[in-house]
Amino acid sequence: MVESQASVGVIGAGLVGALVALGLAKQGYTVTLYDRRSDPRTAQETSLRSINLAVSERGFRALRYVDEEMAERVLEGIIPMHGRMIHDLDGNQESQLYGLFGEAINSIDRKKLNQNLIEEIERFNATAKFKIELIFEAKVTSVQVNGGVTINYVHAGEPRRDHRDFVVGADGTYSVVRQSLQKLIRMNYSQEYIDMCYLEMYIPPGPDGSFRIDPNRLHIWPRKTFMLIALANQDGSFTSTFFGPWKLVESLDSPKTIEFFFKKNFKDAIPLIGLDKIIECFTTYPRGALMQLNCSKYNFEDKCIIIGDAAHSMVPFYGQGMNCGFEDVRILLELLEKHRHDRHTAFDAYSESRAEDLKAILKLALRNYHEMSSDVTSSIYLFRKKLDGVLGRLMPQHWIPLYTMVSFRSDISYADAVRFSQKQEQILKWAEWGAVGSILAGTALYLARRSK
Ligand SMILES: NC(=O)C1=CN([C@@H]2O[C@H](COP(=O)(O)OP(=O)(O)OC[C@H]3O[C@@H](n4cnc5c(N)ncnc54)[C@H](OP(=O)(O)O)[C@@H]3O)[C@@H](O)[C@H]2O)C=CC1
Ligand SMILES: Nc1ccccc1C(=O)C[C@H](N)C(=O)O
Repeated sequence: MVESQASVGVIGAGLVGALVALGLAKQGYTVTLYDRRSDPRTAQETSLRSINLAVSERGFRALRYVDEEMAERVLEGIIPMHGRMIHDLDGNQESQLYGLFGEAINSIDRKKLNQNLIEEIERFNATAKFKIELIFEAKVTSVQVNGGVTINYVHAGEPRRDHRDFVVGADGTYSVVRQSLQKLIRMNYSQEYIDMCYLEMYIPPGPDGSFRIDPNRLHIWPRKTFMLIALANQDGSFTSTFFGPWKLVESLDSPKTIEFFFKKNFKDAIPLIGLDKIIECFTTYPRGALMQLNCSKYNFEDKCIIIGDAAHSMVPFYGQGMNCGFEDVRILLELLEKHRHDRHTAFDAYSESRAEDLKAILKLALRNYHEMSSDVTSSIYLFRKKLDGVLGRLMPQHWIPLYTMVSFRSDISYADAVRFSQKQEQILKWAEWGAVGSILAGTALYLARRSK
């Protein structure tokens, strides 16, 4: 618990901002949460660009760290996905499991989870002495460090300023807090758009509200340079997302070309989505860009720190964006506790320890596109995965597949996961060469014997 009631402005009431606001308030800080959007519980907007989230162990652990019961409530209704379901060109489906021991990642709607977290803030406020102040429709324009921090924002058309002891920037990819921080510290910063665009499509439930494909799988139509995926929603529907290079999507500019493209590549998805809807989506829906952004360090003394997408935006292909953002929250809260709320020491320790992990997961996320869109159909990949799985089951203490470390083991950091997996990959390669060598030697011996 904080001894003196230090005040904090959390900028951004997305998933990460809402969770860190709750966590800090529970530690005894006086929290004000600002967001430029209107209250997600009452907002009417239905985004046509929201890729479904897959919550896994790192996300669970952070939610539980803030509050065990809250974690159960906010995650109610998540849909476990035990593996991928690969759809080939002929519409045949093949399941590939994620875990070795029945583990699953879990499909969840971002808007619903965000609403649930804001409701948890209200629940907290109902009994708390120091309530979390929520200010929606507040667009923060800058933060300035002085004795404390001044938060400049526009609310109901009026410029306003609040003073707080410190600020946590959880204001997403285009973070204003990060921009202000860049003027205060020597921040390394990189941002890169990848040549990939995404489009959201909707698979409605069956007539009786049933799922029309297996809800407990993440469906993938892998076509190498482009792919379609689908994740289940609670109401029997699926959110489906098409990923492909910009040029390809721009070339699909008439109903005829779209129909031809879908019939050739995603025959079995047409009856699920509906041809008219597919055409409507490609011709009228907004197209999303994908970029990755990394920076370090993340804090200025004890006054300002950035977390979540504000500090690291990654492409969605590992399903780790939210899990990693939630892990930021847990690590930050743990460090504050460990250093008895000496914020300067805790924030510096956070910046020091987090950079390597974030760099690792950004790279993994990018690499996973190739795995999802292409590798999953390669026999070499499938053979290695089998071998990886056999070793993981035989020696669970010593051999852990990379996917398991990233998605199901929050006690292994992202950077360590990469390090361990590189060693394991090397061993797998030796094993493969060993196997190839034995086959060649056996064949040579056989031929030599026959020719005698
Ligand atoms: N599935 C998807 O399509 C998306 C998924 N996510 C997931 O959520 C995870 C966590 O994201 P998180 O770090 O919480 O970031 P988010 O982008 O989800 O949340 C940031 C919040 O801050 C608001 N904001 C931005 N700038 C300002 C400002 N100047 N003043 C006040 N409010 C501001 C944003 O509004 P606004 O949104 O209007 O900018 C948004 O509500 C991501 O890693 C990703 O996995 C995030 C975004 C999209
Ligand atoms: N949620 C997502 C959204 C978009 C793209 C991928 C995902 C995933 O979760 C992928 C999963 N981790 C996989 O490796 O199959």
